[in-house]
Amino acid sequence: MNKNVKSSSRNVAIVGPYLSGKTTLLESLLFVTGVISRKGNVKDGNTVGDSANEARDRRMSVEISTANTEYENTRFTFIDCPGSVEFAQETYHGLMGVDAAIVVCEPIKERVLTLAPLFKFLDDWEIPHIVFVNKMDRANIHVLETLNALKAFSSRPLVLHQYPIMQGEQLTGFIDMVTEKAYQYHPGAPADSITFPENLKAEEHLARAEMLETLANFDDHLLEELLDDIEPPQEEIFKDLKLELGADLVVPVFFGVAEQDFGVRPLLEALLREAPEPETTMERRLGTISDTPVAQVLKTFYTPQGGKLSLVRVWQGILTDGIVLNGVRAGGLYRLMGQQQQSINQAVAGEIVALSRLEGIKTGETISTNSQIKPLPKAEQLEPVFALAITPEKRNDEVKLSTAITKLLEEDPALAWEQHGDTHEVILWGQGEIHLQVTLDRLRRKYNLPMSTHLPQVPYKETIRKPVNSVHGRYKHQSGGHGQFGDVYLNIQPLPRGEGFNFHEKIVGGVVPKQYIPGVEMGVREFLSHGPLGFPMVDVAVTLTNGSYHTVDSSEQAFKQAARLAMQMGVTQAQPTLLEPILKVDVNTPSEFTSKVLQLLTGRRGQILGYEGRHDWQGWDNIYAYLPQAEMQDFIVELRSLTLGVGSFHWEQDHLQEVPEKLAERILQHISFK
Ligand SMILES: Nc1nc2c(ncn2[C@@H]2O[C@H](COP(=O)(O)OP(=O)(O)OP(=O)(O)O)[C@@H](O)[C@H]2O)c(=O)[nH]1
Repeated sequence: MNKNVKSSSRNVAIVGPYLSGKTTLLESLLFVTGVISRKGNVKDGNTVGDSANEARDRRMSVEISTANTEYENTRFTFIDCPGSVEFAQETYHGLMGVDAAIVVCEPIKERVLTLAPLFKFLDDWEIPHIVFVNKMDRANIHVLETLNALKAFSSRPLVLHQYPIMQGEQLTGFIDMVTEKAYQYHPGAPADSITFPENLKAEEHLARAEMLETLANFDDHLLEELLDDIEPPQEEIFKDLKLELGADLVVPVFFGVAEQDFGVRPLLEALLREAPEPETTMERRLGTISDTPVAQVLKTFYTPQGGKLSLVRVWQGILTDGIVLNGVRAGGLYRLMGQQQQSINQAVAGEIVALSRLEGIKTGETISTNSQIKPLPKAEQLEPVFALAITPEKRNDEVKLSTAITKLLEEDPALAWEQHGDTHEVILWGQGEIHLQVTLDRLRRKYNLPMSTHLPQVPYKETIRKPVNSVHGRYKHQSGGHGQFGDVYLNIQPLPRGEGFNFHEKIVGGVVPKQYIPGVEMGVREFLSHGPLGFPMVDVAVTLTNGSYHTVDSSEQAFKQAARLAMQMGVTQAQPTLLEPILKVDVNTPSEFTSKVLQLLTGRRGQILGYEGRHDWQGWDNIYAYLPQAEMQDFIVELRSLTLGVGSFHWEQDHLQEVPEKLAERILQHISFK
């Protein structure tokens, strides 16, 4: 065993759908292990997790938070992850650093689908995980129904590790499926051993046989025993559970009531006994291990005082106070407990700790003392799907804004921003309405930057439908001194979509001298930047065919004016028309919602290009379509509400398309009205 590895530790992420009880479970785990003496609760806003103001206000997790505790001489580091899909990026980055995850869910059949994207992520990354069915104080479905509902969304087999003992809808105890011992829960105290409930014998027996058969699929020795009707020794079953969980081959299932601490001690026992040690994960991720310090950033925070903190998983070697990683000297080394920091001198491989002042180092990055080290894979970057245009409430704050946004983006890689080239708006992009509201709260609270928001303008363009030739533009100005004279004839022609703009000249005999031609092009370009409907013009070809000049009064400036005049006249005759940006979207949805999503798309003027079942995700479809950007604004909101929150989409700019006439009229009226 490597002496630099903290083997008596477990790093566990607490994940699961929105409001399933993750923060409450963390609070209970900390209480049961004695690290906190009084339990907080989410309603009162005094839990260790969700400590940021933005989380307390909304009674939901909006970023990951970390807590440490000890149980049976083993250090447990828990990462409480947000459940809302709008904060999924946080969860994905956090999951990169753990050895196992607890998937917290509710015993509600209709909500089980919301676990599907998480199960897919865990399965794709082969992260060992167990399921904790929480809120078993209001379980109105049978345990096997819950289990079957869960099975439909997991590509790994689920095995019952416990059989719950219920009194009506309330969990009162459990049978351990390995030892077949029964226990009764008591509020505020560990569970008591009780006699095996006779009425559950038959059900438990069947469920146990199923568990053993599942384990035997990965263990020939166990399979032989089962075939020969030999009762396998308990140590062998525990060993299989550990091996098969550690290799992400099976998913053990537990039950509990986090609010009453029911099921929390057995969960800890199981993590202690069966969750993989840090070394197991390190070997799986890195292959060979050396002493060179290597860590990966799971999260970046800026403290209220403005200091940068990077939460890292140490994968190899020892991190010490002041260590230089990727060329940057760390300021200090800490263990985190919610928002509290405890200073430490060193952290060994297998620990999750925070380093301060790692300037320039981003979430997901691999950091090391050796610059040649191969970067560890990092969680995929989610594309932003929802946008708001923002303006500082106080004019002078514009300069401060870009510094603050840069920091926010470091803390939250699921955000993006741009200053739009056409509309000049500052646009904040994120994963949904709540995500952006949380970001705006942070701007206001942390950076004292209150913002006003509006829906981003659609970057319409204009073009022409019809060619017009020999449009005459003459600029003649006499005001004392020497005058201004420019005189041009232009051909203005539409180009195919996507061709942009081109300018040619066919001047014969120097009727427009060479030195004035750039002025003509400049005049044309200036005019096109703001067409007659008020938007930039594209897909237009302009040719200078003829003109005349004056030896004294002509200048580049005068030819520019002449070209503008010609364009003004010509474009009005060329049937100017409005173009809108069209996106190519790829919508990802459970197949049961495909027809609804198709309707949603066509109802938003979408053009369906096709759809197909996903080969990498059974029961899910990809729908491909063209969607006008004007219809994308709250598309994600509607898509999520149609699909229990699990639908998502990728998009890219594809082409410009003429806006249907009636709609164009409405848009133009609206714009001139504004
Ligand atoms: N009845 C019941 N309610 C519970 C239980 N555990 C948590 N809750 C309640 O469920 C709600 C959500 O709990 P949280 O712990 O905030 O859930 P969460 O999963 O951390 O929420 P997000 O991280 O925002 O997704 C709160 O009102 C809790 O009091 C439980 O075992 N039984």
